[in-house]
Amino acid sequence: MSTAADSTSAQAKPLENLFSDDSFTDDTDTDNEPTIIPTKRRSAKLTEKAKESIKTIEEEASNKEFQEDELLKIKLDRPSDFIPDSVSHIFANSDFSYLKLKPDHSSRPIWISPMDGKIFLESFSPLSEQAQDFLVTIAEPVSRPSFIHEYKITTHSLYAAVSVGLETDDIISVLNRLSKVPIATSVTDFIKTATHSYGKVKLVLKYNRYFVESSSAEILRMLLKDEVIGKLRLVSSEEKSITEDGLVKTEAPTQGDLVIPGTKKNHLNDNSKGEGNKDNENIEKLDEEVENIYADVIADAEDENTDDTVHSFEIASENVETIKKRCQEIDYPMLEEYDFRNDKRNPDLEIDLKPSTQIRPYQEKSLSKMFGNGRARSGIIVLPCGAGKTLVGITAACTIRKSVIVLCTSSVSVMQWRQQFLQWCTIQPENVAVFTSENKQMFRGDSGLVVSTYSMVANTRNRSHDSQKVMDFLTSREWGFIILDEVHVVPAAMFRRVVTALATHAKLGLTATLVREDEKISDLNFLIGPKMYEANWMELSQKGHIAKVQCAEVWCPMTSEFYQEYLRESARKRMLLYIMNPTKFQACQFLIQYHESRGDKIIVFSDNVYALREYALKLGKPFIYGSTPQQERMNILQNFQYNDKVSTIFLSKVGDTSIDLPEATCLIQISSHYGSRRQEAQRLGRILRAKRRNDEGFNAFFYSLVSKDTQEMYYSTKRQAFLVDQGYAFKIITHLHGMEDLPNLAYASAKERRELLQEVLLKNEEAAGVELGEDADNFIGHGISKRLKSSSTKNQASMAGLAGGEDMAYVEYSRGKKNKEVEISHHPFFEKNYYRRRKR
Ligand SMILES: Nc1ncnc2c1ncn2[C@@H]1O[C@H](COP(=O)(O)OP(=O)(O)OP(=O)(O)O)[C@@H](O)[C@H]1O
Repeated sequence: MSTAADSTSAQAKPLENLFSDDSFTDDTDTDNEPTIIPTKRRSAKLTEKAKESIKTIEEEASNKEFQEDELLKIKLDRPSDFIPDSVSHIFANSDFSYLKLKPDHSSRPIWISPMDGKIFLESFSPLSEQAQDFLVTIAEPVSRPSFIHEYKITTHSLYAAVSVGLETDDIISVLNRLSKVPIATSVTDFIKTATHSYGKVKLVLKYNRYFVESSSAEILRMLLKDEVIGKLRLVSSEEKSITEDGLVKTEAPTQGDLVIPGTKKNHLNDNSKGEGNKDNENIEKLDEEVENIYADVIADAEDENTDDTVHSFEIASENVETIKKRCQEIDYPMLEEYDFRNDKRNPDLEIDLKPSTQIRPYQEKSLSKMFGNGRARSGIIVLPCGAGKTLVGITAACTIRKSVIVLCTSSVSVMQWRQQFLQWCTIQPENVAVFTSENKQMFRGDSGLVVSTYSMVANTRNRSHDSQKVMDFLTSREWGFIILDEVHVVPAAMFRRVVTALATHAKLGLTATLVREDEKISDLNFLIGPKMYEANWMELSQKGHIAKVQCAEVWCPMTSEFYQEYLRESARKRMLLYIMNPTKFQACQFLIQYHESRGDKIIVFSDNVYALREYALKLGKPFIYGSTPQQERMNILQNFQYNDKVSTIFLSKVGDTSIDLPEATCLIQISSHYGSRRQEAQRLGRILRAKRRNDEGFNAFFYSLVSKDTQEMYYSTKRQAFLVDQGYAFKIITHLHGMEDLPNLAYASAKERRELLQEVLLKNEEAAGVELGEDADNFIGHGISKRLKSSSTKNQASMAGLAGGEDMAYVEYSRGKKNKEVEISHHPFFEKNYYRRRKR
């Protein structure tokens, strides 16, 4: 067994002996692109009819104002005195030379494309940290590698910005200060249009009464003129601050003396600047003048807000749903804010963070977005895997201090959440209840915590007596706060059922990968609330909160026998052939041996259960898949953690999420779920929490073994897209040096390879399927009851699945009846996201 010192020195120059320089190529190398079959070129001699139809399609495309990807599509308006120069024709519409660089442009870090609202940020600028804080609030991060980050202003991102308190003018003014050139009018127009009605109206519960609130009295007057809303307003003679038009005028909410537990500072909006003394020193050294470029504008905006007043009118609690629906119909969707400090009806929960619990700066930052005005805003927080989403949820619960319910995707997560609550905060075990198929508990006091799964709460059929009793307990009371874990995988219909069944005031969605292959992630905006914060993976890794990882794709050539069959067989059999490719097996054997000798702990992932068993049995390693009994799973995991002799385990997709193994330092992926970017990121997450992450020179390793010249290469590239956008560079390894010399190398002889091939060919197509287990993918694609019944069945692959979309299938957004009376034309954003979905 190698000692810790050995392994550290071995890691100083990672894998130096293993791969020669030429075997590592950057993934941006075009040679590494998967083979793309060229589409037919448009014939030079088109018929008139064909030309006509192409023209129509092109015209239609250019007229579409709000495209699927929400890119800004606004007419470019060059100044009338714009004089093209000698190279203008080369750039055509992309000649933006009319936007003159500001004299101090070099100290300003961003440039915004007038064409499509893309923002490019110099991440090496001293202002970059502050600029990033601002940009993640108003734009979607597209890609954040080392030097230049790309963001995109979309209608959704602006909706999120407004909901955390930014005003249209603040957004434009801060962008202008950060930008190297004046902001083009196309961009400012877009921002104005998009923020015209979002977030302007809030539904606030305070002193046990519901208020419709807005900073603009004009908007409230307009709402009161509406035939539905006007009639439902409650007029109270007790109100002292009632104005002439019957609106209540009060001071705008502020953070006041609200303190988020676990933070060093009491000031919520003082976004902590880096962790540890070293970072703080660096920040302090920042050139004051440059700092002011940002601080001036932000401070002004905040000061204005503090002096502001808000207007409101009261509505009865039984009319809340009707008014919310009506506001949605007239394009003024209501944001929900919970004034928990003024909620005297719901009893307080005795919960606080333990004095030893200290939250990290990015956790604090995300929570400051949620509680920025002293109330709890509903929305989503996005943090990398292993960055501590659980503690963010727990701290939010400790801030609100009302009854809380947590929903997760599996019963393993339920137990982890319960354990983490008890670990980090002072809640008494008798106030914590779990509701799963095995445990049906309720707390006894007036307030408490319940942890359950989405399926337990959303299930409407075949409830046992006990389960119904707990459900009645859950639905009969008011909850201050609901935490929704892994929000990106739960179908909209299920959210709807959960949200309708439980009366909750504030909703917090947590996720690491706000991506879905079906691009329906934006639905969450309407179901939970906007994205409030998204952390930068690379930044967290540089600061040691998550491990640094070397990612590599290992190309394993197919043996000639396997490739011959591959070309002949059906799609499903092909899959089995590329997974069982003997060269892939050898690469896996070699990497395991190499990393074991360095003192690493290795997890090998395979979605395919047949391959999982074959590989593990042949290599004599323990394995866990859906059918492994709970006791055996625990034994294997404990041995992996504490036994030096168990350095490698094989996991099926049951290990993709919810497995907290900080000992693991190396991952090898031999088969995966087609092109799922989410799965790739979540698997990587298993090693991001590596205990040894802060050891000097430490690197974790993530290998994807891919059979060369097969479909697997295409999926592999697709899977990596999310991580590449987060700044991870995938190296391509074409040859593992020394593999052929490995003693006991499996399938070294042609005879052994032929025997394996025969065995694979004799397997029926079912063996190519991926496993169904208690995990998020299956949670989505298949019925709840089916999932609960079967923890290990084989899945039929579909074409959607082949594209990586199957695990992300989303149930229809709304099946409610269309309101025929309301025939209003809507803002394109709402038309697309709300009305068109409803019509479908
Ligand atoms: N502020 C903190 N101080 C100390 N440890 C922390 C802190 N925040 C998180 N951790 C630790 O980091 C690890 C990862 O946390 P957690 O399981 O919540 O991550 P996650 O973001 O939910 O990951 P995943 O998406 O993979 O489930 C845990 O071991 C947790 O105890």
